[in-house]
Amino acid sequence: MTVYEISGQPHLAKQSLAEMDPNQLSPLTPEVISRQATINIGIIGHVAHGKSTVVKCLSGAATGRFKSEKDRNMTIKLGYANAKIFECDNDKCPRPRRFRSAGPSKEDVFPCDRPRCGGQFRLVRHVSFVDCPGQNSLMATMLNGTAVMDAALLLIAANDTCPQPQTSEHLAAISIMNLNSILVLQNKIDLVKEVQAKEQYQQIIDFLKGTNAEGAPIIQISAILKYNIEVICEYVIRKIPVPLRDFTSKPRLIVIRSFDINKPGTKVDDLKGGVAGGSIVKGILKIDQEIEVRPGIVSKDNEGRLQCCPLLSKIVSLYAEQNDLAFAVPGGLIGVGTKIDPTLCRADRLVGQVLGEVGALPEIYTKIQIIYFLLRRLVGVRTEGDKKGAKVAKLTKNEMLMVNIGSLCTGGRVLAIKDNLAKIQLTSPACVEVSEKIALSRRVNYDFRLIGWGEFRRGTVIKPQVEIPTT
Ligand SMILES: Nc1nc2c(ncn2[C@@H]2O[C@H](COP(=O)(O)OP(=O)(O)OP(=O)(O)O)[C@@H](O)[C@H]2O)c(=O)[nH]1
Repeated sequence: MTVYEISGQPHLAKQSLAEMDPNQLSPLTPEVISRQATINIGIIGHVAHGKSTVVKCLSGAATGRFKSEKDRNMTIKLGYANAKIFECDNDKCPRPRRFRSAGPSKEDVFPCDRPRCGGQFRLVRHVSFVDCPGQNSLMATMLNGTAVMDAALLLIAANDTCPQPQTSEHLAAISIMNLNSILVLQNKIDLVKEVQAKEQYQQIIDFLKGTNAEGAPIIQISAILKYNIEVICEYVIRKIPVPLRDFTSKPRLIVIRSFDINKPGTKVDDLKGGVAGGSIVKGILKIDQEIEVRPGIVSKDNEGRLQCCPLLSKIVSLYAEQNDLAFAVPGGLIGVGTKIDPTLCRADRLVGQVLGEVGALPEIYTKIQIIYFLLRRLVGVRTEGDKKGAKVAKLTKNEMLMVNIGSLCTGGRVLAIKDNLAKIQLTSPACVEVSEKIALSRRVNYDFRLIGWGEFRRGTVIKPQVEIPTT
C-alpha cells in the first residue's frame, strides 16, 4: 500500500494511510475529527427564517453561495459549512460560555478566554451543516440533503406564525428519513417582544405534538446578534448522539455536488480531473484508490432504451473543506479529486450518482418496485381556511411523480399499483440498494410537493455497457 502522510496543516492531527486501521477508528478518533466532520446536521425550515445566518454564526463561513444566490439573497443549492465544536476542560467554567464553535481548520486545543479560567478548549465534535433552501419550489434540493443527514436544526422565525408551509414540509421530509434527533431554534428573537416570543413558543410546542420533533429542545436565539449560539453548541454535544458508523464495509459516497476546478483557458496538459463532492455513507475512501461512479454516463440506444457507462477512475486527492486528508470516513462533505474528465463533473453533473469501490456498488435500475406509504394530508402548501391541508389522493396509473433516491432526483411514471406496492418507470436510471428510502412528490399547482415515501424492493436492472476508464 502507498504510504501517504498528510504534511500540510501541522496544527491538525497527522493522518497516515500506512498506520490507519478501520477497526480502531470512530467518529471521535483525533486524527479523524481534527480534519473532517463526522456528523451531518441539516438546517431546515421555512424560507428566510435564518438558516444560512445560523450556519455562518456556527462555522464562521457562508455556505458556498453562488452568484444567483447572492443576487436573490436565498439558498438555491445545498450549502455546506463545517464547524468544530469545543468544550472547556475546566469543570468550573460556567455554561454556556464553556462551549464554542470555530471553522474546520482551527487547532484542536486552545486556551479558554474567560479571565483566570486556566482551562483549555478541546475539540469534541466536528460537524457538517447542510444548509437546505427554504423556498417552496426548491423542495427537490432539500430532499437530496435529507439523504445524508444524521440530525437536524429546525429554524423557526419568532416574527412569523408557526407553522409556515416549509416548516411543516421539511419536518415531514426528515421524519420520512427516520431522523429523530432534532433541535428547534426559535430565531430572530431580537425582533419580537417577550410576550410574543412566549406565545409563539407555545405555538411551536403545539405544532411539534405528534411529529418526530415532539419534545425536542427549543432554543431561543438571535443569529444576527449571535445570541445563545453557545447554547446550540452545548446541545449539539449533549443532545445529538454521535452516529454509529460502518468503517469496515466497502466504501460508498453519495454525490451531492460536482465541480470542474480548472480555470478557463487552462492548457490541456495542466488540466486537473473533476471533483465529486458528497458524503460517505459507509466505508473509508483512500488516496490512490481505484473507484467507480454509477450510473455514469447515461444515454439512449437506437430504440430509445436507457443505457449507461459507469466511470472508472482513481482518487488523487481528498479534502474536507480546506483540510487535506489521506483517508475519508463517513460524515461531512468530502471533496474527492479524481481523474475523471472535468467536463463530466462541471456544474453538478454528477449529482445523483454513487461513488465507491470498483465492482462493489449496487445494480443500476430503470424500473423499480417499491412498497410505499402516502402522507394523509398535503404539507407545504398554504390552504385557506382548512388549516390541516388537503388530503393526499391515491397514486394513479400513469401519473408522473418526482422521485428522490439518495441524491438523485428524477421523474417516475407509475406503471402499476397493487395494495401498497407500486411499479415505477424512472426517467433517469438509479444505482440503488434494496430497502433504500425513496421520497415521492407530486405536482401541486406549479411545484412538486412531498406526498409520501417508499422503500426499494426490486427492479429491472440495466447492465452497464462499457465502463469508461479515465487516465
Ligand atoms: N433581525 C434578525 N434578522 C435575522 C436573524 N437571522 C437572520 N436574519 C435575517 O433574515 C434574512 C434571511 O436570512 P437567511 O439566513 O438568508 O435565511 P434562510 O433561511 O437561509 O433563507 P433561504 O435559504 O432562502 O430559505 C436575512 O436578511 C438575515 O440577515 C435574526 O436573528 N434577527
